[in-house]
Amino acid sequence: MPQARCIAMIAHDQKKDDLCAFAGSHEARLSAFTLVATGTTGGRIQQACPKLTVRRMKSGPLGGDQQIGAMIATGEIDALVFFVDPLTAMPHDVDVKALTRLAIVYDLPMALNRATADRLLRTMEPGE
Ligand SMILES: O=C(CO)COP(=O)(O)O
Repeated sequence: MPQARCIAMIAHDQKKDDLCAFAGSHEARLSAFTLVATGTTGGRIQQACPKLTVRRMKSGPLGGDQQIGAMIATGEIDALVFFVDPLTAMPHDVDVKALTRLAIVYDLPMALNRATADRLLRTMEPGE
């Protein structure tokens, strides 16, 4: 099983409820990892799952996606759970694309929807 320390979690507005439900149903497992999130997503996860500690970066449209992309480039993130909304135009679409691009460049496990995130989390072992 691949070992991981830090999981980044992000959701667009229409997908935040889904991500909170995902976090709630995996709360015990997620508590073994360091969690980082974009600002609003992180706040929502903490409200939904008070036992989880989430490091909150800036909100996505204000640079949070880029901050998390930079953390991928510096090797600080081991997996990305990003519930994207494919039905809404985003002013920061280029940031979203840059983030998912870096996840691909660095061959990071990346789940873009709930079905994949459930399967991904089951395969991940908390590392040192
Ligand atoms: O826009 C986002 C990802 O592209 C998410 O940002 P927030 O978590 O701040 O809403």
